[in-house]
Amino acid sequence: MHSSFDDIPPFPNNLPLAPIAIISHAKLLEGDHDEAVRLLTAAKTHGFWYLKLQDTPQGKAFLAEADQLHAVAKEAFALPLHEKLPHALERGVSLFGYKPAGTVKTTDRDQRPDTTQFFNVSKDYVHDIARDNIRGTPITYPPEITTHTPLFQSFTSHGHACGMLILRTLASQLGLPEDSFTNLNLFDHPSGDHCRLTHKPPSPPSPDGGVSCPSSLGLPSHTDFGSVTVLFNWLGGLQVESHIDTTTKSSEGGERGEVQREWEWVKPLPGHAIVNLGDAMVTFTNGALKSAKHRVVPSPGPQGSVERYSVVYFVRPHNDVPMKALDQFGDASHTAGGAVRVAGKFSADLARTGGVLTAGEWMRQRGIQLGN
Ligand SMILES: O=C(O)CCC(=O)C(=O)O
Ligand SMILES: [Fe+2]
Repeated sequence: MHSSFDDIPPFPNNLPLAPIAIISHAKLLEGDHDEAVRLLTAAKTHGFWYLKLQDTPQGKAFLAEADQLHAVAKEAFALPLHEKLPHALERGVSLFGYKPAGTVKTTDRDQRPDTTQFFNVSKDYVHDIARDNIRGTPITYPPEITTHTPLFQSFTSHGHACGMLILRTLASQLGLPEDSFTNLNLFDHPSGDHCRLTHKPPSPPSPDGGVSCPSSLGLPSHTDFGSVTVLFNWLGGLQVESHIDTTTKSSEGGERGEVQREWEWVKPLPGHAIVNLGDAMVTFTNGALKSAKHRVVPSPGPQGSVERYSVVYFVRPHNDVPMKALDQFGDASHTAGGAVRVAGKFSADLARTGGVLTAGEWMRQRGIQLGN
């Protein structure tokens, strides 16, 4: 069968790759104990892993839908800007719709603006659960998106089911009732869940004659703010921040700790999705699980001359979930590394609301901060 991987230049073989695990969808579905242990380790360390989808019927269908959405993305982003802008999302009002390039908060040292456009296609919109944004304004998309509603329905159902399998497995491995996290991410409740289509233009040639210009940035470094992200991309460009703890004992017996941060490439693998956890899971587990920083840089080597698309499903807690640690993880406000460290980004609002935001408000505020 034809795949979007067939049409692109190869990923160079001399780049430092993130050493992330490959987790099998089939084994998770079977309840394989060793695979569940490996998943928990991945969720506590890198916060990123590959999910091998080609070994199950549901996984195969999900992969095929991602490929079809790759084609939909090509069509939708090819529209002239004046046909996309009427559907633009608005900071603080709407999470869903079109995001032009250059609006994401710059987080890197050299403050490079992003070159990536999005269409954020709401799960609630395609399933007719809610047709308005969190502030009551109607969500709209161009016909290049809406004519594919059955495809978006199927992709979002598979994306959510995949997220629920991961959340059930993680809850069991953490010794919690199996539905502890899935109950916070219910499919038929209004939420920030969406399918995101992204497009990044080819990178301009670099001054030394290579194809990728390092001064253009796809997406600045960020953490995702929901529960689980399931990502399909075909071209390289995604990098994850590694945390190599170089803590050494000094001769005086004390510890000289230093955490070195480096960017490692995540090479797209045919037949696999890339999965990561978002900040909501850090909050619910009071820091036990990890949401890793990542960014999109120019695609490497010959891939830099090609248009880059990705297709993403974001599982996010439904809107009325309180964003706080589960009881089993204790009071987040008194421990380092937990909810307040993440949520502390909105300390003024937290003080007003007694320290807990609903997921809907949390998503809205993160959207304001990040511009997406
Ligand atoms: O396009 C990619 O590979 C990553 C996209 C991403 O990180 C995001 O949309 O949050
Ligand atoms: Fe992301």
